[in-house]
This record gives sequence, structure tokens and C-alpha cells, in this order.
Amino acid sequence: MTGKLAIEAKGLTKSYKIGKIKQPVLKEVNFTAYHGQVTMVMGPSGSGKSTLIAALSGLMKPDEGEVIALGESLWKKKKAKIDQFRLDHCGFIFQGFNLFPALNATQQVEQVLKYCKVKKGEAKKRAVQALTEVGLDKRLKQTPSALSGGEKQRVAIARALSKNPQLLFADEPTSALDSVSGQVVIKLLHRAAKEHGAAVIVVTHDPRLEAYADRVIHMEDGQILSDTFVNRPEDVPPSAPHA
Ligand SMILES: Nc1ncnc2c1ncn2[C@@H]1O[C@H](COP(=O)(O)OP(=O)(O)OP(=O)(O)O)[C@@H](O)[C@H]1O
Repeated sequence: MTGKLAIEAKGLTKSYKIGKIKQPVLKEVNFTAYHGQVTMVMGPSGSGKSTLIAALSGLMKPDEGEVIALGESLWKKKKAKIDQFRLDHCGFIFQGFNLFPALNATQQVEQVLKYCKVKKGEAKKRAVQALTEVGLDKRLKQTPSALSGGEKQRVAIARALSKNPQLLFADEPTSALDSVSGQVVIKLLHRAAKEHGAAVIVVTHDPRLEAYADRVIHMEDGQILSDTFVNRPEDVPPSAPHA
């Protein structure tokens, strides 16, 4: 699996209408990401990074273009099937953690596994395993109010990883964290790519994270300006950044 194409987008175009003015946000963007790689998407605020992630993950339909995710044409599916695809194959990590305030760390992870129809006993086992993997085995019973920002983000990562997703999307995962916690988080995302074979797509402003990227894509004004492999997957010939 590692090194194989996981997701490919061709000609993604999206505009938002503000009053009568149409503002283009994605301008025929071509994008690829590979299993076992951390692909980092960088660029100034408003350059279209979050919109790209939303189009790649089935959260927002592009005006034009195609997304082939794990071999399936995502936007040709009906909405319910897209939701199911997301549930089955995608993990999400956001800047704001998005945890349930009343649930403890174990329950946060179990909740997601319940949606995935994992049986109760198995869900508990997998939740503890995922939380242990992110170093939170001593914090299983804590609710978010008793956790630091870095620990909350680790719960969010455990929750995403517990499904063993093939596609892992992280939008500014470290921007609310101090640099030490940020390093822990990016190392965990890196491990998700290397040990679980996930295609990890990270949107970030944080240049310190570049050290953990297999590939760095720079966006500006709705377009990809540069696309640099640090580690090139076997399937990609040197002449083809968007193969
Ligand atoms: N739902 C929306 N309606 C109207 N305009 C939107 C909407 N969502 C995003 N935009 C606009 O689209 C542009 C791109 O937004 P996007 O969030 O994709 O950029 P970004 O690169 O992720 O920015 P940031 O780094 O600040 O998160 C911005 O100008 C934003 O204001």
C-alpha cells in the first residue's frame, strides 16, 4: 500500500458568491496524495487550503473537477454514500479539537467507533489501544476540561486513528498548541502514515512541521505554486509531480 496513490483530484474549481460577486477560491487544482506519506499543504490565509481539503474529503462539492479517492469517484456518489465513505475511510483532525465536553477520553473514541458499528466491547478495547498509542494511557477517564490543549489534540488523533483510516485530513492541527505539543502531534501524524499506511494530508501555516513532511505543496490564490517531494514514492517518476 505504502507509496501507492490514495487520492487524486483533477481540475478542482470552486467559487463562493458574495452578493453578486463570484470569488474563485480553487482554480483548476490538480492534487495527489500517496499512502504512507505526509503531504503538507501550506500557503497564506485565504489561499484555498481548507476548501481543497473539504473538496477532497467529500465535505464540500466543487463546482467542477473530479476526486478519485481510494479508486472511487467521490463526487459521483449520492450524498449518503459520500457520508458513508467518510465514515469508513477518513479521519479528521481540526485546530479546535471538536471533542464532546461531557465525555471522557475513552468515550470520545468509543463514540466514533459506535457510529462505525463496532461492537461495544471491541470499541472499548480499540479506544484504549488508540489512546495508549498517543501516550494517553494515564488519562483515559479525563474529560476535555481536565486535559491540556496538546492532550486534547492527542485524543482527537486517537479518535481519528481508531478507525484505521486510509485518508487522514488534518487542518491546522498544531496552531492552538505550544511548540512541544505541536511536535508531539506532528510526530503522531507522521507515525500514522508510516505505521498505518494512511495518506496524511496536513494543512498548516507552521514551517516547523516541514521537517516531518514527505512532500510540501504551496498554494496561493487558489492555485498550487510549488510541489516538492522530500521522499518520492516509487510510483512517481522524477518528471511528474502530479502523477
Ligand atoms: N462558505 C464560504 N462562503 C464564502 N466565502 C468563503 C467560504 N468559505 C471560505 N470562503 C473564502 O474562500 C477563501 C479561501 O478560504 P479557505 O478557508 O479555503 O482558505 P485557507 O487557505 O484555508 O485560509 P486559512 O489559512 O485562513 O484557514 C477565503 O477568502 C474565504 O474567505
